[in-house]
Amino acid sequence: DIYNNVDELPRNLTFDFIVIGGGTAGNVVANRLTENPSFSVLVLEAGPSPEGQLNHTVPFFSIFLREQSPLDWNYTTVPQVGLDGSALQYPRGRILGGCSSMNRLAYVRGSSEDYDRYANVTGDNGWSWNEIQPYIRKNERWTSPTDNHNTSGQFNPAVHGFHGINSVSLAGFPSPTVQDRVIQVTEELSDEFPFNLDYNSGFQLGVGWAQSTIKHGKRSSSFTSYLGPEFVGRQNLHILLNAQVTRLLQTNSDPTEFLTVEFAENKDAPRQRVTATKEVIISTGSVGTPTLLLNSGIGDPNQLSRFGIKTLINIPDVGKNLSNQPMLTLSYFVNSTNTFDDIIRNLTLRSELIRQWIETDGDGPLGIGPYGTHQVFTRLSKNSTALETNPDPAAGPNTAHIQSGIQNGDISPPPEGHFMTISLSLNTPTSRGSIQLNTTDAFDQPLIDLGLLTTDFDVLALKEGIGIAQRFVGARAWDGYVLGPLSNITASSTDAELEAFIRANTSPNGHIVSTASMSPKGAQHGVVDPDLRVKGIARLRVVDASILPFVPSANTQFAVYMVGERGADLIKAAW
Ligand SMILES: Cc1cc2nc3c(=O)[nH]c(=O)nc-3n(C[C@H](O)[C@H](O)[C@H](O)COP(=O)(O)OP(=O)(O)OC[C@H]3O[C@@H](n4cnc5c(N)ncnc54)[C@H](O)[C@@H]3O)c2cc1C
Repeated sequence: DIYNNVDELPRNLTFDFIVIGGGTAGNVVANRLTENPSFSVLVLEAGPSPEGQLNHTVPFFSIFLREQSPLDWNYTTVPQVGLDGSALQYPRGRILGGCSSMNRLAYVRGSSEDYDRYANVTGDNGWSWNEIQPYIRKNERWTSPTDNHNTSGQFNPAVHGFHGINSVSLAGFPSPTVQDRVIQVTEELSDEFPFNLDYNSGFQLGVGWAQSTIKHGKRSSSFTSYLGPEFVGRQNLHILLNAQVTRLLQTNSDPTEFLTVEFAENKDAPRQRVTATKEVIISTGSVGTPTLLLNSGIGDPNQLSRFGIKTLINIPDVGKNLSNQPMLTLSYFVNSTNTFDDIIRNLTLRSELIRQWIETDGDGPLGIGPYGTHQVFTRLSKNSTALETNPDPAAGPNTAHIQSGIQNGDISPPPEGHFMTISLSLNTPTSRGSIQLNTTDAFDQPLIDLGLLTTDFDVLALKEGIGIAQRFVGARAWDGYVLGPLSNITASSTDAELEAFIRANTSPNGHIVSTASMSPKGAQHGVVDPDLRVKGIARLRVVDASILPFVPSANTQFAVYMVGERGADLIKAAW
């Protein structure tokens, strides 16, 4: 059952497992644990349900989910020294499904080397690409695109799952002018931009057709899939909404047991308590997880003592090593009106398309994600200054440094003109940031320092990324279509101009990881062991994006679903 407030939660229930955070990973864990009818599970989620929220259902409207909203945590970062001191808005879903209910839907796994590196740095081969294959299949349900077009030559069925839970599909509303020209680029500039039938095969380099977590023109999230109608009625699954966990409490006198969870509906509401009999699983995401651990006295004594919090478990790395990918969007004027710019600018057109989307149950241009039709994965060139002067941070020689989404429009278009946009992400950043407490009130925001562009490598790599984008749009394939850049970046820009442009225009991806990182069992660094148990605490695990020691060369939802699936298996095996 789903309960909206604590008064609805039956008092006579006991719970084997408490999952804190009904987000991307949390709902996977809740679903998989309740497959066993003898396990009872309580999920505590700070936010409400996305049921009936159009912006959270219509894929194209994900572009509007960066705005402040009661369904968002509405974070603001600390001033970013690498971005000329700007403090940035940093959206995260405060809603059932978490960020999977509000992200941009791109389904990108990364390279096999990303996962083999997780195995190497944790000493647990279970995180390697080969070993996670069953979890890919359990998660993924490959789905036809909305328009049912012939998809042969657009993906490789051999590397996909067809019987999992979360839908993945190709874009169902084609934009042929752009698509055809992208394919021409792969032929014309095949050395740098070769066609890749499926960038989710483990070998990601090249240009491939975009895959998204969309089911028949609607968002597929951990809420719509793992808590779908066939699961949510399970007698042993209980989900309490509007319940923000404020801290974990030691159970009885055993200092290594934190089975009691304190929560409240809002800052002023009375604190409630509930105790698990087997385990507590923290799935509150890369910002929420370190915040909750620190508020519970689990962290760096130096930091905790500043707030008068007694250190119960000394784990210095809680909230440290934060990694996030910086992103730049480059827009180009195009000689066409067949772009999505007008959907954003013209309310009459938008209303007409909403009507079409409702009447056809998901058809039309609103049923695709804004990332459009193709993704491009590129390594920095062999004579790259960034690589000559720094160690290569990629997980291996087949892992992309730069990911470029080719969009048939600008998501914040100026009042006039039509555009093609390249959203350029540095997938292998070396800058690291942190999450720290700001006050002792769990309802106050923590200090979020994304550390963006604080290393030379990251700035040099983005400069070279701009070069990659310029070469892509410079192909003859775009003759007569791309008219020129919207920004003042041109082939003749100086290094100093490029750097100033980058620092003024970079924004963070939502792909924050590593704030409760995995490390080998017994290691002094890191926060959780490879079986996701918090170091030194027997019955407390973290299962979410925060445990990934490096960001994969990808958007992160796939990796998080995989962590949820494997995490649930590890818990089931233990009990
Ligand atoms: C704007 C945006 C766009 C993105 N686009 C993409 C994309 O296109 N493709 C992609 O692959 N990835 C994308 N991502 C990243 C991806 O969605 C996330 O990496 C992933 O969903 C994180 O999953 P999680 O389980 O770690 O955390 P979340 O999904 O954030 O789940 C955490 C849950 O815990 C709840 N919670 C937090 N604190 C508490 C507390 N104290 N008590 C109770 N509940 C709490 C939250 O409300 C939330 O529901 C995007 C992210 C954002 C923000």
